[in-house]
Amino acid sequence: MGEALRDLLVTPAEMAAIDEDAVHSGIESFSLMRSAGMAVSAAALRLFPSASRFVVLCGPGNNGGDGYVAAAALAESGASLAVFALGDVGKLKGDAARARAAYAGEIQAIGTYEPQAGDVVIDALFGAGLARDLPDEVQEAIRRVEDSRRPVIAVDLPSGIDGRSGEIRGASFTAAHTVTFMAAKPGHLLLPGRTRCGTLEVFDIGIPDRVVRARAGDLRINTPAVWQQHASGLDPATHKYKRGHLAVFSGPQISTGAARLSAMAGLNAGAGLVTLVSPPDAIAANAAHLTAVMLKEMGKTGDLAAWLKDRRLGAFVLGPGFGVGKKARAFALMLCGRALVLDADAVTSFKERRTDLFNTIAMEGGQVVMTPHEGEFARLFPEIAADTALSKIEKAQAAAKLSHAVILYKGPDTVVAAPSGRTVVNANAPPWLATAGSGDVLTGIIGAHLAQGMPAFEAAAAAVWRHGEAGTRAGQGATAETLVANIPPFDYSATRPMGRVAL
Ligand SMILES: NC(=O)C1=CN([C@@H]2O[C@H](COP(=O)(O)OP(=O)(O)OC[C@H]3O[C@@H](n4cnc5c(N)ncnc54)[C@H](OP(=O)(O)O)[C@@H]3O)[C@@H](O)[C@H]2O)[C@@H](O)CC1
Ligand SMILES: Nc1ncnc2c1ncn2[C@@H]1O[C@H](COP(=O)(O)OP(=O)(O)O)[C@@H](O)[C@H]1O
Ligand SMILES: [K+]
Repeated sequence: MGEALRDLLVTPAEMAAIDEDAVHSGIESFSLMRSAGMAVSAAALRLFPSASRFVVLCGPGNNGGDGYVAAAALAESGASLAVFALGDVGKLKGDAARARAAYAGEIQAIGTYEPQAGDVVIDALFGAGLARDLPDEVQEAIRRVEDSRRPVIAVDLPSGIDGRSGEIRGASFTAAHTVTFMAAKPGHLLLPGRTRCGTLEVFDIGIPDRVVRARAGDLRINTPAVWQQHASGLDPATHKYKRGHLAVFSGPQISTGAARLSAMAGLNAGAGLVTLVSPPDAIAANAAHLTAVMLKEMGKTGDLAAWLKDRRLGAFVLGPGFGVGKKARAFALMLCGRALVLDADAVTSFKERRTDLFNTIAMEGGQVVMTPHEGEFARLFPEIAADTALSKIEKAQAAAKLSHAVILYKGPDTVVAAPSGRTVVNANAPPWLATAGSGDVLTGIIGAHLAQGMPAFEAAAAAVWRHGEAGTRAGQGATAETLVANIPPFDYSATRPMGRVAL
């Protein structure tokens, strides 16, 4: 994809392999630990210059090793310092033992640490190697620190956060700042991990780009770099059909608002024209509310078949407020060969009949995006949702493979996964996007992108990002209507720096 290292997401297993490759390529492993520990001590001094005391909590592995390097550097800077270790420091191995040996000060047992006013805690207990729930002794130490509200700087990850899934293994610190190395990990972006990291600093400890890229999979942070090259610039000689014709299907008379929100969002997001397709009983309600969006009456599936002969219809949105049942299934199956967003009721309608949908998508080969929130995901993919061994990323990937569609798994940490395995995790969405109708707006934006010819994965990822930006622009009191009005223009020539992500 040619994007910057800062856009990659690397799993702990991949990071361990990267570390090994770096050493095989001739880099001294201790030099990596030294860089990591020095970055931590620099962050501590930069962020908390008036700390009365730095307290470094060191674990039994290399995360602890980074802690000893940081402790030695802090001692050298003249800062007041205390070091507490988990377990027998005599049993440390390799680089961690070497780092510990280079720290000349006293080391106390972690169980004896009582937080004091003015302490700044450096959490170097566990990082990427966390393999099971934290021992009780560590959970108790975490509770004491959390109760004291002393600020915490986490080394690599707040201890207790699973770097692969973002899950909490028994307990975890809540850091003010996390320093990680070379690339962010899924646990930094997925919930609940993300809420425990504070600001995230991705520090380059000197592993060459090519070594990192060679092991990194298809996982990225959702930034414009992922989809920018597919975003259509406006050709001065364009006309409205070239900008794409989006069709949005309305529900019956008493539930028309959701589809109108999608339609308005589609228009504001750049579709050249948008048609709201309405059942006869809802025509009057829809007509009373629409101006730029066009209206078309349609009752039966036969009418849809005839209309679909118009190849200028670029993309379709089916689901918001549409109603669950046979009609939704029939319409969806007729549209699987086109560019299509299936949301809300259209997803739920296939709860007992998903094989029909998945087979038709595979056979017709359209550009299909499904946008389930957690509840809808569990309806369509119950066995995947119930598998507690899988992270949200892995769940979205499994669902995409099974359904042959791009899966946009919504939430504070929205994941977009393609059947090929390509996946992004989103990080720009403010919490006030959780407002009624917000998902309908997102669906409309995806529809606009599809209508303009973007491939399904890029259309979905770009829409999640623009939706997040719209939320930020609309501000804390955002409603679905103000989100529509705040969809930013599709011009991302200048991408935002992501080296330090404010989470
Ligand atoms: N990647 C890189 O390029 C670089 C990485 N660096 C640093 O290395 C860190 C990763 O180091 P790591 O692999 O030694 O893992 P780490 O997190 O210290 O813990 C593992 C130790 O804890 C143990 N253990 C595990 N879970 C446990 C539990 N619940 N309760 C109790 N024990 C448990 C486990 O032993 P086990 O009992 O499982 O055999 C093992 O002894 C990484 O986060 C970064 O800070 C830097 O130095 C620079 C280069
Ligand atoms: N806490 C949150 N932070 C950021 N975005 C969120 C949060 N909660 C929900 N969202 C986003 O808000 C939208 C809500 O959509 P959805 O659940 O379909 O609700 P609705 O059907 O009411 O529109 C989704 O895009 C989702 O990702
Ligand atoms: K840590």
